[in-house]
Amino acid sequence: MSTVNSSRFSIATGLSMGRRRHNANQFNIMITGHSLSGKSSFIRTFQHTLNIKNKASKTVKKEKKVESQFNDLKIIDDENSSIAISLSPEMREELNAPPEIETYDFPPKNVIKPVASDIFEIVEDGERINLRLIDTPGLPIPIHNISKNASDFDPKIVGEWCTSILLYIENQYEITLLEESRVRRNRRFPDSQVHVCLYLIDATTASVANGLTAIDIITIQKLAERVNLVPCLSKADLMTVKQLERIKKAIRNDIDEHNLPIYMFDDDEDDDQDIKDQNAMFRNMIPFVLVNAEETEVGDRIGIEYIEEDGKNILGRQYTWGTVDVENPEHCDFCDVKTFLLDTHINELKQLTKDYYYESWRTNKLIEVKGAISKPIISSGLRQSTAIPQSIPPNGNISPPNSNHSSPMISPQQIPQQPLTPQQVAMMAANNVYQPEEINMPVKPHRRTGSRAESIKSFNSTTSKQGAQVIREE
Ligand SMILES: Nc1nc2c(ncn2[C@@H]2O[C@H](COP(=O)(O)OP(=O)(O)OP(=O)(O)O)[C@@H](O)[C@H]2O)c(=O)[nH]1
Repeated sequence: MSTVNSSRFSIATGLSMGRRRHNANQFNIMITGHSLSGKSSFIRTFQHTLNIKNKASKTVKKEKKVESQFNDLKIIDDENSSIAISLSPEMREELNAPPEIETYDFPPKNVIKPVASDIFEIVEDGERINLRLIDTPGLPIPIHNISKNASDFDPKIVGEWCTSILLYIENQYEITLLEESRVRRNRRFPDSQVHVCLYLIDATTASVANGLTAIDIITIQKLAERVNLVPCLSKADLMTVKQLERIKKAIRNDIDEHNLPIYMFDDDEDDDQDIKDQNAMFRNMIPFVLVNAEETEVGDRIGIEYIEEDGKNILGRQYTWGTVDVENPEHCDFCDVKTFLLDTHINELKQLTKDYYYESWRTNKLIEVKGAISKPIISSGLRQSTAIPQSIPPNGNISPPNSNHSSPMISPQQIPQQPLTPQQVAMMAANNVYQPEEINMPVKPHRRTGSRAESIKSFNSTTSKQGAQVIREE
């Protein structure tokens, strides 16, 4: 057991945007998940482990607005955390709750938007990375919704919360799309797309639900359609080794059963054996076990207190029975998460975001717009779609396209094809709407060597670590 001897006190700083070097790798990480699961604490802990170069400003700036056409991006503000008062009607009755907590809002009114940090210029293994961390409002899971049963599920909670997160992610795609459609593109235009999203599942909630709740299942499904999503189990220090083992297994089974499209550390055909082994190791760790460093309030700020142990300052949490060292791989997976984020998988996460998630969003957008403009607008001179029936029979049955009986529908050959004028094409191209060829939906690369089910089942294979996060197949 160690003694608490805080030799160094450090405030998690919001660092000011330094000189942006255009050859540095921009990487944006979003932290999302359960309310009070330790998202902001994770960001502060993570910052403390980085080799940050732009340490020009050490003061926390509150509510600094970053110029953007689309978002109110703000510096992380510690006062901006959401607190979910989640009493079920039965509990309120039982507790004889006073009127002020009798009604509650989902999501909480105080925070409904993700907030992005400034860009940290960091150096990892000699590589310069411009890192942005995005904190998000917590997903409130009321006590009566800690259930696997979808019928217990309140769509209002997920609806508004998901909308706020997805809006942020899609806004970044929109920014890219607009930049791409400029005649003169800015080569230094910063990449603001969310390259990875850590979804924090509170270990206690997961323990009560015996895995994912119905709300988790639906939110993961929704978010993972737009971003590389990595599930993590937070506050793992509150669990015993056996409890952790049980929860991790239950979460893996839920991911498998509901076929949740999370990031799976897939192998590439030409990956060598070392890389395949490394991917398998990360795959087997899902959901990653996280513990954050303990924090202390100093005035109106929240800071991280280092713990002195054996002459070393460590980031961790201290208990009567011992100390959890956040950066000790035998205590939690913090270092492995940092490794795959900033080292081994950074390029793949960025590539997938660009080639699959952004392209899927862009294609959907294109189809939406094409759908809108393919409606008959003869008067404007736009081409009339051949796909839209000109009238629907009174019985509501639309004839199949190849049917021989005489139909009131106009055949494609009968429709005069009015070509678009060059001005119209130019206007649509400027808005990235015009695409002469067929629109093909991007296909998510299936780089995994085995099947999805095999991959997920391989979750249960043993990791080589000892200690709190050791998971063994019974
Ligand atoms: N035991 C334990 N407590 C933690 C850990 N991380 C954070 N906490 C505590 O959990 C509480 C909530 O932490 P936050 O970081 O504010 O959580 P959050 O998810 O950002 O909260 P919201 O944004 O309000 O949803 C605080 O009291 C933290 O000290 C952890 O790893 N273990």
